[in-house]
Amino acid sequence: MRIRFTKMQGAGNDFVVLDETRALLGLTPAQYRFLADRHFGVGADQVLSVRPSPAPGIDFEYVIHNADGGEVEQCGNGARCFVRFVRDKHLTERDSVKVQTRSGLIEPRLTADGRVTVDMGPPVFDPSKVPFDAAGLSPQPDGSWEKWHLALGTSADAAMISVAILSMGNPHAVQEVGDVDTAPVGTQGPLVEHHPRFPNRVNAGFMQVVSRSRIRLRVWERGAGETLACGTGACAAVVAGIRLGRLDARVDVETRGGPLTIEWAGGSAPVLMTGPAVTVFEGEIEVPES
Ligand SMILES: N[C@@H](CCC[C@H](N)C(=O)O)C(=O)O
Repeated sequence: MRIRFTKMQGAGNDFVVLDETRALLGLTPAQYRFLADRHFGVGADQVLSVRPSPAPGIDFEYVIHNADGGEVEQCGNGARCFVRFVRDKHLTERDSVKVQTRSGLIEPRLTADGRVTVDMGPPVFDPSKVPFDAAGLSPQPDGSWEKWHLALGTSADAAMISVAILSMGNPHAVQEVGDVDTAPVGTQGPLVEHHPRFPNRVNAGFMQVVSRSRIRLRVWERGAGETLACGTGACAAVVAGIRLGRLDARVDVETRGGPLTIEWAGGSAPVLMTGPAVTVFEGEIEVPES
């Protein structure tokens, strides 16, 4: 099967974007993996499928697959690329669109300076909804909130980590580190991702608090490994930092792929994420049957 695609990036988190508004392509997990493969396919952290409205009052549906072929609930940097894509392709003439994702409605909006702001909805803290299996564990008070202590591995010398756990539609475990440049992202990231307390696996964030309005962040993403930026990871880290009492309501996030700005007023207020969304190139590729 030969398909057209658009390659996009938001703060270096890169995507293959597919227009399925007229017909679904019916790709298999192996075909998503092929498209995301940096050697044999196009190369991407996630594949984003743009689908028609599933219900009145909603403009589009947005389906996300990680590079490992698994479907996931949410993708923040992808949401910004999504609205840029539907505008550039004239699938809508609106600057603000309501988009159905697996984890609910989000609303990305093109701003006058060319960036995109996304209403990502409120964070979720109930462990069972992350989901995080907290049976038999007690959270440890930390600042104005709490963290969970987890052992990475089963050996006697297993590293203990202390994480804030929450969902931004997808699951996140956020650690505070002294310096993101030397944080053990590549070694601890996969162990956190596959920790048995997270039945659906988890995205592992490593946050360095620089000031009350600035953090540096690296994220080991579930199903993709370390990416240059993770939008929902940035939202999760800032929300965790605000709840712990370390951050103010508006925070600049420095990622390896560029800056994002996250705002959260607390409680059930939505998290707002602002950042870039860029088209890199377009093309066609023969996707093997599988
Ligand atoms: N890169 C994304 C998140 C993509 C999904 C994530 N890897 C997961 O499995 O939940 C973002 O910008 O939020």
